[in-house]
Amino acid sequence: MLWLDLGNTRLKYWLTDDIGQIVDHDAKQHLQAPAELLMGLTDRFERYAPDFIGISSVLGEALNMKVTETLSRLNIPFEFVHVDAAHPLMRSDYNDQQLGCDRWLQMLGAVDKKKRQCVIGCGTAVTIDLIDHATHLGGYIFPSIYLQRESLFSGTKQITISNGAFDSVGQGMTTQDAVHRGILLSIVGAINEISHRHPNFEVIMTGGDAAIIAQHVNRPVRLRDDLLLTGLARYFDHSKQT
Ligand SMILES: Nc1ncnc2c1ncn2[C@@H]1O[C@H](COP(=O)(O)OP(=O)(O)O)[C@@H](O)[C@H]1O
Ligand SMILES: CC(C)(COP(=O)(O)O)[C@@H](O)C(=O)NCCC(=O)O
Ligand SMILES: [K+]
Repeated sequence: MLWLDLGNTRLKYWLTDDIGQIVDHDAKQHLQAPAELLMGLTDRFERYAPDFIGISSVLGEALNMKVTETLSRLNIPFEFVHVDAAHPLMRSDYNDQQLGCDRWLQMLGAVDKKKRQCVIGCGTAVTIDLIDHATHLGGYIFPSIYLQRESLFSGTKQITISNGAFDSVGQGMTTQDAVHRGILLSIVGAINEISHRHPNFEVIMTGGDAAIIAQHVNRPVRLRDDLLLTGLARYFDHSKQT
């Protein structure tokens, strides 16, 4: 099987064998041209001759159409995931016309009907979602640390582009430190507040920036980089059974 995750910044793919083991995997920036990036990867995909392609995309209709055109040339059946708020593994009260399918799949990959869980996706946006015994209670969306920095650069005169590190939440004594520490605190502080309000929820984090953020959270965090892939596999497993 070939699994694709088209996020706002990166395209991720996983090739798995008959028993679900990952045989190849990569993540690449697509620069809003995912179809062209996929075109360059087709040789690699054809070598493994997957019998099915399952796709999660949050890139919208126009880019999904281009991806469809590119994948059609491979002569391998493929399908985009559609959010199902009444899925047997997890029900959701969120507006299912709007819920991002990566967000939903990450939850589907994590959900455990015996637990209360807080699933945090750290990609182009940071999403924080609460699940109570397999019922999605809703959540929050924040701009990532990088998007927040870009908006400060573009909305102010005296804060100019710099490439400081997001490595502390202590107060800064220079513009560069104040910017990076303030931004990191906005996300870490929100996570700490949400987990304070929901003390018996297990905190699970995934996505490109999860490790940077998790270090400063004052609760035990489970880092899981396989959540979206697990969600994709669970989704298509169920859709085949019905
Ligand atoms: N402006 C930026 N500068 C540096 N890195 C960035 C920038 N924007 C995003 N990134 C990186 O891109 C990655 C996106 O994470 P990922 O989980 O793949 O997100 P998405 O699913 O939204 O594509 C993150 O690791 C983040 O550090
Ligand atoms: C919230 C997101 C931007 C996160 O995307 P990502 O950071 O993974 O690229 C995406 O899931 C999305 O576009 N969601 C639609 C809005 C919603 O979930 O309500
Ligand atoms: K994400």
